[in-house]
Amino acid sequence: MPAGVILAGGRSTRFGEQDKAVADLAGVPMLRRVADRIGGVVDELVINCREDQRDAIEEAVCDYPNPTKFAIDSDPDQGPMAGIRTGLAACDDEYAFVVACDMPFVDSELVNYLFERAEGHEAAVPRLGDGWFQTTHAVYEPNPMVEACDTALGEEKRKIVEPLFELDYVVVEEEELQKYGSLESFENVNTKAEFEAAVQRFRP
Ligand SMILES: Nc1nc2c(ncn2[C@@H]2O[C@H](COP(=O)(O)OP(=O)(O)OP(=O)(O)O)[C@@H](O)[C@H]2O)c(=O)[nH]1
Ligand SMILES: [Mg+2]
Repeated sequence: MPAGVILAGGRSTRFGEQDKAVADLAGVPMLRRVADRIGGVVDELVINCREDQRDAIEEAVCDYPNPTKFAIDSDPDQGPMAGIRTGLAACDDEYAFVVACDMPFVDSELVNYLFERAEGHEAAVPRLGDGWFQTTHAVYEPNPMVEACDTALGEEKRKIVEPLFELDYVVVEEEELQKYGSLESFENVNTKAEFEAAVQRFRP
């Protein structure tokens, strides 16, 4: 089975003082919810974060059933693409599913489908009706994506789509995604209000 990479190296500025990665989402830290949702379809978990976040995140995943490793940003605050690069560089698997720590509704059926679609290519990236590529909810072949990120970062290009254009990537459109899982999978939690709304949805 492939790897899962959870991105958690952001500063959660829209969220407030606390790190949203470990915020208590109806009894479970948000990042742990993401880890639990993908646990059945990835066999190894890589967590990308800063050194100062490590202890709290480690506590959140200490009893996680699958192997877990940390990919710590050597140069923090370089944006999500740098986080993807650092996370993927720690993977030895053929493919990895990259997901943000603030996507607690991630749907493993969709993740599985993205793995299928990536087969024979270097990436499978969802695109929703709004036209945006869901690069932080996508499958990559680690080596080519790491190289493509290095190239983009070397050219001071920070947009997460930049490295994609260097790859043989498959676009998975919304209509197709809908057949295989729930589009809730792409919802991300940025503010306290969004977090509270998510808490209500997880409460029984
Ligand atoms: N390694 C790394 N990851 C990042 C960085 N910025 C954002 N991310 C991650 O990328 C994902 C999407 O980012 P955002 O939703 O903007 O999260 P954020 O930056 O923590 O929150 P805001 O400060 O409110 O923008 C999250 O999983 C973040 O943890 C960064 O500079 N480095
Ligand atoms: Mg941000």
